Amino acid sequence: MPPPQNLQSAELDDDTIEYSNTLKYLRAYLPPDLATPKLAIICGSGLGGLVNTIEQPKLTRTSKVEFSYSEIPGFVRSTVEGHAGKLVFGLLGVTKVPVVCMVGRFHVYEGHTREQVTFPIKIFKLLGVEVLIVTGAVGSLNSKFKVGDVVILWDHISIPGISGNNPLIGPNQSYFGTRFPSMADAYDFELRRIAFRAAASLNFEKGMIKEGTYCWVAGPSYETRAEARFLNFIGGDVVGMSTVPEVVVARYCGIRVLGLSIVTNMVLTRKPRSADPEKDEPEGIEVHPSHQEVLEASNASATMMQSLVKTVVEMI
Ligand SMILES: O=P(O)(O)O[C@H]1O[C@H](CO)[C@@H](O)[C@H]1O
Ligand code: HPA
Repeated sequence: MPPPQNLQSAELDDDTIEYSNTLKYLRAYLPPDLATPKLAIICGSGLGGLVNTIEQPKLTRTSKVEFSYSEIPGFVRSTVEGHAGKLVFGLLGVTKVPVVCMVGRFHVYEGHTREQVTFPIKIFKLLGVEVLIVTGAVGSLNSKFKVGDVVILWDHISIPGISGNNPLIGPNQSYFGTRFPSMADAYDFELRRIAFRAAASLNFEKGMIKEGTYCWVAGPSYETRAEARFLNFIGGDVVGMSTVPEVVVARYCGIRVLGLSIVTNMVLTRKPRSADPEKDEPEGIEVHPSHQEVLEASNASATMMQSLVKTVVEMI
């Protein structure tokens, strides 16, 4: 069954009944002008400040627009530093676009299932969201990229997905989409073009906006050098532990996607120093990623990401 045109007023069927408690809960509090957001933003590690771009309307005594994940039926907890764990509704930009913002996301390495990680995306679809802007912190496999660059995603490689952990595995929920959705155009061309225009209008330093392919790994350990070489060899420019499951489910649901990643660290692809005394190799520069470094780098780019996202939304 194709998704109904107006999901807001559509009756939930057997495939979607598990989402009804969440919808009822949110709608019980949301003021009418915010109850059908057209755009959703997911804030990645250290990028929670994106929520500050959202304007919140005056509320009545019985309404609210900010929900902790722990209170929302069906949502799991966010356990990672730099992921506050709240869902915020508001208006964005001069045109006052109604948006919903996930301040912090879920990852499979936290022990959440693929369904739990992507549950919010289906809620977004049922609320009426048409465009998803997904942000995140990434390590760069591409030597032409540098820390602080923004990567406009044009494709992805889903390592868990192609090895049996695609988030769409399970009975098809035909209310949302087709059994075999195409991912050939996962990252919307028009939205990518808008992101470039937005960056130009903000006079961002030329060269700090890149295009690239995101490699999704499950984490939580960072890559070995051999893994990093492999990911680069197969076409990956950046690597991260999120984004892709959300994108796959959003595309499945017919939501257009813009993916923006911040390069927070360079990933070492060079082979380790040989311990063979006969080779007597010199010690190279060693870099070891840490979540602290990731958070510091994304915090340093947070203001720039906020203006970029805000300008993109105004241009859509
Ligand atoms: O992708 P986000 O959630 O921004 O965070 C990235 O940073 C964390 C690792 O430092 C991982 O969660 C990785 O995916
Ligand atoms: N690897 C995987 N995920 C990441 C990295 C990384 O180097 N940096 C930020 N998220």
